[in-house]
Amino acid sequence: MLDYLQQRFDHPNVRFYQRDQLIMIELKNGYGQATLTTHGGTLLSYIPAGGQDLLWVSDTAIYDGSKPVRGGVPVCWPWFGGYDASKMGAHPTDAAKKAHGFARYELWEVESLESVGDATQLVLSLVPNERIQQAWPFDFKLSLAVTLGKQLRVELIGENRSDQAWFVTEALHTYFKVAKAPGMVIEGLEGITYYDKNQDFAPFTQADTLKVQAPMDCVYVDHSVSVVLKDHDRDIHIDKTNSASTIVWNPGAEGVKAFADMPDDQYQHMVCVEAGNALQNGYELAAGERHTMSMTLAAR
Ligand SMILES: O=P(O)(O)OC[C@H]1O[C@H](O)[C@H](O)[C@@H](O)[C@@H]1O
Repeated sequence: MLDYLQQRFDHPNVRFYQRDQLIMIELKNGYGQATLTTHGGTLLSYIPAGGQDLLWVSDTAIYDGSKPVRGGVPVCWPWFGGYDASKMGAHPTDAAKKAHGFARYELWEVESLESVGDATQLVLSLVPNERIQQAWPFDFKLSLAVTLGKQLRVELIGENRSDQAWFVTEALHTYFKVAKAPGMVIEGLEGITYYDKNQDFAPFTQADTLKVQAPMDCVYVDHSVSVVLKDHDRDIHIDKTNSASTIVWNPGAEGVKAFADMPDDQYQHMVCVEAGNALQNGYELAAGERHTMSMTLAAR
């Protein structure tokens, strides 16, 4: 496979290599470097030129393809969180209804690789296979377009190729690498309603500027604007389009123990701030329609 990809997608700014069982794709140009794997269509690293990685990946992440890599930007689609039969429709084999959908468990195809001006763009895509159809019988195409330019742009494009409408919730489940997560300020969520998963999704309003709690697991709804993570020596800007929810998650000192692929101390150095459409921000995608959600990352 590696030889095939290197020949088929020969590009001066791109290198394909293998890590354990996974195919890795490294984009590198004057703006920086980004690394993805076809496993789950997951972006694992983004290092702006002259800067540090914005993304956190666990030191004990698994690279054998048996589960998503813990870290980076897992793609949660076509459902975020638990499978909601009342919205998605009940189907036979529940075992297939894993949290956060099936996309992050599947092998994606390399669709295209090109220069866009002096930026470099990679498109990965996923279409149904037998395993997916057991979980979810609809025809679709899901694409992830990643453009390494002045900023890093990530677009998630869902296409309904079936003859009926279906309901989608989703997230770009980004793990940010930060100096110290507990107490770190995140600007841009002031006054927004959120549902606290750790309190049975009880609703609250973010009265003042958020200081990250460890643990926390909150879905901010009707929130379509940017946020800024005030990391120790940099500001991480997250701009987004077609995303009405922002999820903030940190497992905390106790919760982290439940994750075999996450060392106990590492909750201190990561926070997930996820651009998505969750809970009541989910939407119906009509037959033949497409929906594009995007996230743009920059460190200043
Ligand atoms: O362990 P995972 O399935 O990757 O989920 C990790 C976390 O993802 C999201 O942020 C959810 O809001 C959390 O409730 C969940 O624990």
